[in-house]
Amino acid sequence: MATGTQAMGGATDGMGADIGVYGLGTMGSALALNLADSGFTVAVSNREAEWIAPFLAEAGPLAERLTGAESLEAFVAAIARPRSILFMIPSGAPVDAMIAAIKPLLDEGDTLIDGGNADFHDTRRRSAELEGTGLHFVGMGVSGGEAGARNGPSMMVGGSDHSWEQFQPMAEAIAADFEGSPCVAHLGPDGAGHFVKTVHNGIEYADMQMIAEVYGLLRDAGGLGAVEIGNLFAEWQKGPLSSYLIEVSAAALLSVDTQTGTPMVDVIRDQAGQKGTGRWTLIEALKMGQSANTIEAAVGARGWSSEKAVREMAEPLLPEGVQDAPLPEPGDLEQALLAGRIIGHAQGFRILSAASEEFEWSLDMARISEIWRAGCIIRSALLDEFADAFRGELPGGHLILAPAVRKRLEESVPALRRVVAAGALLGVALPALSAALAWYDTMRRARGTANMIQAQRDFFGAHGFERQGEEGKFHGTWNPLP
Ligand SMILES: NC(=O)C1=CN([C@@H]2O[C@H](COP(=O)(O)OP(=O)(O)OC[C@H]3O[C@@H](n4cnc5c(N)ncnc54)[C@H](OP(=O)(O)O)[C@@H]3O)[C@@H](O)[C@H]2O)C=CC1
Ligand SMILES: O=C(CO)[C@H](O)[C@H](O)COP(=O)(O)O
Repeated sequence: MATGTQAMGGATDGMGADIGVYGLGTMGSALALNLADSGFTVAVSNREAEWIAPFLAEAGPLAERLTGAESLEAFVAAIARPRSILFMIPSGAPVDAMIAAIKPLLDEGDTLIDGGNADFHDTRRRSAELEGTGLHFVGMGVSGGEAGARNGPSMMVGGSDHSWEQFQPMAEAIAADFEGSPCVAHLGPDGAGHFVKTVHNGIEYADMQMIAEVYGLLRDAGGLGAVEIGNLFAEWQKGPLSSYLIEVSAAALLSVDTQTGTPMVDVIRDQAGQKGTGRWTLIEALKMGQSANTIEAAVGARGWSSEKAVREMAEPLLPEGVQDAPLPEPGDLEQALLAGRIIGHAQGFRILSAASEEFEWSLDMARISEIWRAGCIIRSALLDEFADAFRGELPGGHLILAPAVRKRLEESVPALRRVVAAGALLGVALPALSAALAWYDTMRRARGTANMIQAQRDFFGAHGFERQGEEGKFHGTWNPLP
């Protein structure tokens, strides 16, 4: 932390800034500029204080509304009371350390906002720790990457009503706008906002994976190049698949590496990074007895991708064993992706429903769909339909049973079947698309196969089972093993 005490810039002289932003990395800088652009005065600070002056210099005319502070004391002093302070720093220990450092400098009624991708358990703990101190803690998920943060992100807020009242005008001013509705909402107390952001990222993982699977099918079984696939994705962007992720994927496929003159994607090593939110989604889902197998497939596939050395060793050793099958038509691939996307979202919303019940958050699924319609990474044409579905007739509360969603599935699942079958025959792995189909086929069948699981459990472990149409626990009359 910087030791200097002087403030740079005079935007807040005498009155104090509307808000403080701590952490001038990718997201913090962009949010601070967005706030200033929206007419708010902003105090800014950063752990390595040498980044503050260049930030202010690059802010151009917006610097008039920005005050740089090299020390934490100067930063806090530059903000009007009751203070709103936004941290945009890595989650985990850095946030705890910052809270500990800033707490003695704050006054009753001040609000700390963690806008990073935090584990919602940490957010609940921090909220509980600050309760009774007069300070407020907000856990806010921010989506949209750097461009979203600068021009209008989607924000998922968890915290007290007091802190929301304080922050709401600023949040609504900087949020993405969908037909006049700001893409930000106060979703519940403590960890609600960060949990919703975590599941947002889980859905993001599944959607990205399914797009990558279709790319793989076209590349490895179809022999298509990046440009051809990019052009196809660009076409799909005009239809029901229209979304930021399809748009980004098309643009990425059509980008050229200046070093080699070849498509960018062809020079990138096939190993995916991950920072944890996809995995957190799964862990929480499993703890609540849920399974989001499209998200599991996506997290697992990133794990498999990191086993590059094993895959290189295996390729010449493990026979392909593939069978001839036609490459699915582009229309089938488009519809398969649509079905997969619907199912990935449906699984995400089921996790949100389970958490809402478990933590008594009363999450509003329609509102969540609405704030995901613009600004965030998973924004897509479908989210408006989902918002309508959640506001309309929804048997059992399940998205896939809403009339409009059922119709979409009826139209798209046959293509998903053909694509998954082709992938299996052609030897191209489609883990998330196959998972989506498996879940759909499981959920649409009233009598499943768990009777067989129960029979095995009772046979070897006397675990007991329930009989159809009868109350109580029973044991089977099992034949002895030969
Ligand atoms: N990038 C993205 O697309 C998105 C990121 N997020 C989340 O936003 C948060 C910030 O991410 P991003 O802006 O991308 O990250 P960057 O790496 O660009 O910036 C990190 C910032 O945090 C500061 N920082 C790092 N370690 C500490 C510490 N121990 N104590 C205090 N400050 C510290 C850095 O200061 P210094 O300059 O001194 O190193 C820098 O200002 C993360 O939680 C991330 O998960 C959320 C949505 C999207
Ligand atoms: O929150 C985000 C987008 O919504 C961030 O970009 C996040 O880093 C994405 O997760 P990962 O790095 O694990 O792919």
